[in-house]
Amino acid sequence: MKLMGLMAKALQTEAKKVEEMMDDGMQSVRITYYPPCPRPELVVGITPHSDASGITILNQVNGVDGLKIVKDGAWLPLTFLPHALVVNVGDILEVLSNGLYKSVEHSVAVNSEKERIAVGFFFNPRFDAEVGPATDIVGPENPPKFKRKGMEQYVKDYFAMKMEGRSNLEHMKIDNDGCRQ
Ligand SMILES: O=C(O)CCC(=O)C(=O)O
Ligand SMILES: [Fe+2]
Repeated sequence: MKLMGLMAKALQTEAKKVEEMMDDGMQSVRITYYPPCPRPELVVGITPHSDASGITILNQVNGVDGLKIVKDGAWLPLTFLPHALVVNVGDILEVLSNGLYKSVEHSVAVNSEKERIAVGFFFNPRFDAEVGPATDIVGPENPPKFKRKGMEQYVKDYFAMKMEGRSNLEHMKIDNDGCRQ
């Protein structure tokens, strides 16, 4: 996966290793339909969450806004450029970069008049890869902030959890003693 490889390169970790880990990786698609509602404030839409993926590419098929992200601690509604794709940093990229990239918390509100359709493509490592901070960027100067686990276990744990804020990432965190928080 070229994009993940380039993002890894920016971290000065071995891009090739990251590309290999993503090669033949688990990819999934979620198509979400949001019917219009005259009282959007009463409708859940998609609850706040970060994506468990490495990266997510979002296509807002019919150009109806609704996506909000957390920026500097506050919710910020986004306006898409026509025909643009949105690329979200997911939890796995935050873990891999040992916290340098931040997975974005986001949610979606429904529109009062128009239906909204979005297609999300989630790009993940292969099942036999390990999810954890890149070994060549951690050390005494940069102690690992996240646990390591096999991708298969990561996926199982993720699906056993409620999609809520950044809870998946919190679950991966280690404190300074190396214990789970
Ligand atoms: O509808 C959207 O734009 C985003 C959907 C989303 O966050 C997801 O499927 O994880
Ligand atoms: Fe999402």
